[in-house]
Amino acid sequence: MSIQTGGLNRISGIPLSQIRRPIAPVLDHQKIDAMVSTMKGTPEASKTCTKEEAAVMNSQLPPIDVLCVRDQGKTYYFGFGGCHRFQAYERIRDQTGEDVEVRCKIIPATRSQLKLYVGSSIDDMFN
Ligand SMILES: Nc1ncnc2c1ncn2[C@@H]1O[C@H](COP(=O)(O)OP(=O)(O)OP(=O)(O)O)[C@@H](O)[C@H]1O
Repeated sequence: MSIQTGGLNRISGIPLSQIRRPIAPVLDHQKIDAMVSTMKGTPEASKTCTKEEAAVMNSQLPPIDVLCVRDQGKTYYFGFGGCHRFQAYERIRDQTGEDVEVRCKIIPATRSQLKLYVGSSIDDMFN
């Protein structure tokens, strides 16, 4: 759990299409395969999770921390971690052809807090 997630944040389903991911991930494709299997109800072992642990997850992946920032009356969602879980959701989306709901832990944040992650790119974040 990060410093920001201790406390009052809530778990919600946010459509994958609404979550911005400004930082490009480095990926382990076997881990993503195992996560997709979990979501399809046929868990397999991965480096970060045994088959038994995945089965206990009951077809769900742990929620991904997502920053929620309000700007000029609109709500924006940003994911910085969870890169393998996002890829697993993308695979399901590509296989079904439909947007998918991502289990997220919503962390309310301000524009200046977002700037700590993206620096001078902050002005590009709300296009
Ligand atoms: N096959 C799986 N099925 C279910 N849960 C899994 C599976 N593999 C990993 N997990 C769980 O998913 C969570 C995130 O795993 P991990 O950190 O490896 O990936 P990530 O989504 O890239 O996240 P981050 O970028 O924050 O590291 C962990 O709680 C882990 O136990």
